[in-house]
Amino acid sequence: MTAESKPIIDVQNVSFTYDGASRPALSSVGLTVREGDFLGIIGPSGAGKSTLIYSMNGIIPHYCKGDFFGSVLLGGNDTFETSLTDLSRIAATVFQDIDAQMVASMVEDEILFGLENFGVSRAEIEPRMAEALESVGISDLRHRAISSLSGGQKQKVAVAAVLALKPRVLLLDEPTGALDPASSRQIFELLRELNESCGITVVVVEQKIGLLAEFTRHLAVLSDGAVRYCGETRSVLRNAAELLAIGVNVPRVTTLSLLLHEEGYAVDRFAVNVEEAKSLIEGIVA
Ligand SMILES: Nc1ncnc2c1ncn2[C@@H]1O[C@H](COP(=O)(O)OP(=O)(O)OP(=O)(O)O)[C@@H](O)[C@H]1O
Repeated sequence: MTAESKPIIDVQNVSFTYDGASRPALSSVGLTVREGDFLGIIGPSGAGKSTLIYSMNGIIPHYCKGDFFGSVLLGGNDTFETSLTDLSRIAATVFQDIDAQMVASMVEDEILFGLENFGVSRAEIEPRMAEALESVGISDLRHRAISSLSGGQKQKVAVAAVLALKPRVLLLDEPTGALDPASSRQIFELLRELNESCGITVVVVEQKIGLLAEFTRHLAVLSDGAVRYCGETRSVLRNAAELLAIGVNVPRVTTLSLLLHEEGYAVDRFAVNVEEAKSLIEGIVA
């Protein structure tokens, strides 16, 4: 993504309070996601991460009821004035609870469901289905029952089902929540591939800071319904002490870099992954 890329999601001064709630879930949130970006969202439980995703895809204000202020533009369309159907043609969402999101019992039918709902022609269904399965690397699972799949495989089916709809934006709410480290990494490698090779804008809520540090280009930190930090992932992570204070972990290698810097060692670049920490320490030792 370059600074010149067009905004594809523009959250402008959004506040939202769910019906019946005593305090806002989002307070004056402003955030711009540019076309082609790979943005991570992190924050403690209850910070408003899912609510922000619902504001981006139009579930708020169309489906979740409450007091909504501000505006969100998705692909240039004001979500308040645009139908959920039209919004879902631009941004597809993989929700936190994928079991609840799945509507079919077979992988093939799960993907077919969305395509038919979108009115995709018979002739186009087969190539789209094959392409979506292929791009996620699960062509071999096409005729499997969803109940027989592992957590990681189910996540991939959920991603394939939304990719078949050819969205410009992919929104994911904790896609690795139920996955082991290896499967979690595979999901992020897939997201990187979709972002870099297919140009899909990716916005992902994730708690595993190591994955965010390694894979995302930008990072937004939410706390108490407000955006505390937003910027390039590396520069956001430099605020290690402040992030820890609001309940957000930073990679241990980043904390180590900061400590070395405080101790007076020449640290010109803070490490965000083990490889970078290794070369940093090799540099110091040399
Ligand atoms: N349907 C709802 N009705 C009322 N309050 C809600 C509703 N959904 C969420 N909230 C409240 O809104 C606030 C933000 O919730 P949200 O689910 O967006 O946070 P989150 O950062 O995604 O949390 P988690 O990491 O636990 O999923 C919380 O205080 C939550 O209790």
